[in-house]
Amino acid sequence: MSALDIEEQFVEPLSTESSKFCVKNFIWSEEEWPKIKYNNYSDAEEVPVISFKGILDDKKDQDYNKVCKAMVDASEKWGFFKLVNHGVALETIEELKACLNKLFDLSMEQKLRGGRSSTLPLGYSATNPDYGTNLPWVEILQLLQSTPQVIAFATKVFGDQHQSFSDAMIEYMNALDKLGMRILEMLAHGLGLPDEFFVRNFEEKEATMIRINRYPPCPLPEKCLGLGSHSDPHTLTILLQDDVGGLQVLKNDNQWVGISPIPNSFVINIGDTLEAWSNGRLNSVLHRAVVNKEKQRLSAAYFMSPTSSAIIECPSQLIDPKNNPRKYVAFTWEHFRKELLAEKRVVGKTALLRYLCN
Ligand SMILES: O=C(O)CCC(=O)C(=O)O
Ligand SMILES: [Fe+2]
Repeated sequence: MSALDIEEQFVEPLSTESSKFCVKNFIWSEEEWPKIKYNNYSDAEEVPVISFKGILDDKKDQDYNKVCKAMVDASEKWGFFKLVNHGVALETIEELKACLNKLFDLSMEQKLRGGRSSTLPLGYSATNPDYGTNLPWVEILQLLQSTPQVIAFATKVFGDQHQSFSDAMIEYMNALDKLGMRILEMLAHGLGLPDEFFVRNFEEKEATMIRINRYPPCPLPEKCLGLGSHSDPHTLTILLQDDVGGLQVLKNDNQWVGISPIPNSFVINIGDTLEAWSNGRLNSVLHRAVVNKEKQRLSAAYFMSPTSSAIIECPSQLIDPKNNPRKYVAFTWEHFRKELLAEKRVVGKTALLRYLCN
């Protein structure tokens, strides 16, 4: 097929009755075209792998201290690490993946019953037609960590057959909340702060959101992107990915590096809010998702977010007025979230600039 024919191809998996797309509608501006393929991890200096093996029993001994320190080191250098032996049951993860694939395999008409509406502020969407240009090559489901919202969505799509989907989603989110709280406690410990320094701000579970991405195979992966370069504005992201590959991280030398998937692991990354909370010591790093011709890919990003009224302010222990002065003014998650919503699209890493001191 000629290049032109490919660009004219109809994109069925991402088209709806009201928005019909062909491949050329998804072509990004040239400077964004990914030069590294989805499965190229070859010259990657890999992001660190952290294991919770032997430390899940709440003994805060030498080993625990070491792992906390390693987590902080990885978050400073990469803003990313992989987590194995994480304690989330394999069954919980497999159930979730199965339910999600079943959902995305439904007809567009059925999925759109769970689309964003006045009674459902989040929900399903095919790409993001609001963006206009640089459309992401992805189907998305976004839901808050809220049992009523999960059930409302699932009922719209599956009717009275919603139970297995709702149960899998709620069980998964509860397990990830537990894991996320543990990670935040360990990061605080590794930074020399009281263990509860971050977690005491996470009482409002509904502030946290899950975003599931399914990227269909793409006939023109060299000019399209599943998700463009962005940093996550939330506090901490726990990403589940399948074995296909496509997540790439921007290293500090401005090179994109592919994150190889490893079985039964999570990818953890620092969000903008945690960067501000630690005065830039923990790093919220740019990343993107590239797509490929052959295989669809599933990922689920669990964005831990603090209670709306929580005040994000770096504690004085982490500030040195001479060598490491305060970088950000205090803000609430509620304020930041409103600003982000008004902006519609976060591109690059600019979200935090509004809170820079001076
Ligand atoms: O699919 C991926 O690997 C990345 C997803 C992501 O970065 C996001 O949803 O914010
Ligand atoms: Fe992200």
